[in-house]
Parts: sequence; structure tokens; C-alpha cells
Amino acid sequence: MTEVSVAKEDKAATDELVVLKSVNKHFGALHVLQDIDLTITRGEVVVVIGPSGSGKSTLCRTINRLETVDSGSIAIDGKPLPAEGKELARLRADVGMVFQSFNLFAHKTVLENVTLGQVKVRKADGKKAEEKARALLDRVGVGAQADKYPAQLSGGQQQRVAIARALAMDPKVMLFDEPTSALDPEMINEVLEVMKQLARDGMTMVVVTHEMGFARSAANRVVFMADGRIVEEATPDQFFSNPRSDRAKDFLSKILHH
Ligand SMILES: Nc1ncnc2c1ncn2[C@@H]1O[C@H](COP(=O)(O)OP(=O)(O)OP(=O)(O)O)[C@@H](O)[C@H]1O
Repeated sequence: MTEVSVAKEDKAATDELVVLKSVNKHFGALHVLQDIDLTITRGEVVVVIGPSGSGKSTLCRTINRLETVDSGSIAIDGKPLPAEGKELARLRADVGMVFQSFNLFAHKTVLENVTLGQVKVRKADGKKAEEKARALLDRVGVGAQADKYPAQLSGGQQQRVAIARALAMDPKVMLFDEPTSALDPEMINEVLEVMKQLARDGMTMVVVTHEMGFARSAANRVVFMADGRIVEEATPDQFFSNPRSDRAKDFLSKILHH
């Protein structure tokens, strides 16, 4: 009897990939994250939505401590993230990050951009890293651009390279912070399609986005934030058809009327 319940607890513990507990953060007088509790399960796709300035990006950046926090704890795959040091660098490499701006190295080729981190951080063999980079570039549909420089690519292609670069590190979880906000409209879908495929492949993902179509079709869970708090969490079906809070109702009626 005892053994069975221990086994169950162990399973629950390993299913939890990202765990934030009572996280608080201020920017000066602004309480930008207020008592955030959030658990992301392995293989889950969580889409974070909410009004501008509600703290979505800050939450995303907090998950790998690109932002420091005032209090609370963050754990990745059962390991608490320290505030600084070598262990932080090691754990941070488990979290792939894709930002609004692609941040590729301008003077390196696409292939080099995707190879570099594997060799420097993961200490991979150069040839193997290159093979893996080519396979990932094919996977996101930019294999033919491998020898070009970022400026020769469209924004949508650059963002797909940025996704390949993050995947090259074998992350346990991928964080996307408004990955399509800087793209021309015709390029948004090509990036969202790559993200949907990743989701189907079972990648654990946290996505901050204003793309409600993506939230509806790809999310397992919608996290709605307002004023630094998680106001509501629900499946996309529940959230979009029957939001519980007035804040969410207000938010949805505004975006649906635009
Ligand atoms: N480095 C910073 N210093 C001071 N204030 C900041 C900083 N970064 C963010 N803020 C403020 O914190 C609040 C939350 O910002 P955040 O970018 O997390 O919101 P968001 O929900 O992602 O907004 P958006 O949808 O507009 O990107 C905003 O009021 C913002 O102005």
C-alpha cells in the first residue's frame, strides 16, 4: 500500500517540468508578478495571454531567470534554479528561448548559428553538431538557406532558424515570447505551423502570444494574466467559450471586436 502511493508521488514529481511557487517581482513600485504559482507538465503546451503590460513577458523571462525575482522559487525538472552561477548556466541550457526579435549572429551563417551553441555549451563534436543543425534546419523548412547569412533571409525564415538554434540544445522546455509579433503578416503562419508541429511532436512549450487562433488550436491550457496575476487558467475551449472572470470577458470582447 505504502509502496504504491510512493510510486504515484514519484510519477507526479517527474511529470512536473517547470514549477513556479509564490513568485513575486517588482520593477520599482510596479508589482509586475504577484504570487505566481504555475506548474507546467511534461509535454504540455501552455499559452499565456492577457492585456498589454500584464506581466506575460516578465513571467516568461523569469522561468529561466533572465529576470531576477524578489521572492519565490523556480524549479526545472525537479532542480531549483539558483539565482546565479555555473549551475544556473547549466539548467538554463535546458530551457530554449525564442524571442520576438530573432537575435541571430549577423556575421555567422545560418548553419553556424545553429551549430555554435551545441559545440560551446553542450561540448558536442563539430561534425555531429553540424549534421544535427542541418537536420533541424530541414525540419523547420529552411535547410536550403544553411549557407546564407541571416540578413539574406526573410523574417519568418530567421525566426525558424532561431527555433532550430534553440532546439539544437535539446531543451526540456521551449519558451516563446511573442515569436510572431515582429513578423510581416504573411510570415506569421509559417512560424506558427512550425510551432504547432513541435507541439504535436510532444515538446513542452510556454508561449506568450496575441495569436488567439494558435491558442485555440495548439494549447492544452490557457493562462490568462492581468495586472501581474494569473487570473484564470482553463482549456482553450473553456476559456474562449466561457471565460469565468470579468477581466477575461472584457479582454476577449475587446480583441474579438478588433
Ligand atoms: N526592465 C523593466 N523595467 C521597468 N519596467 C518594466 C521592465 N520590463 C517590463 N516592465 C514593465 O512591467 C510591466 C509588465 O511588462 P511585460 O512586458 O511583462 O508585460 P506583457 O504582458 O508581456 O506586455 P505586452 O503584451 O505589451 O508585451 C509593464 O508595465 C512594463 O512596462
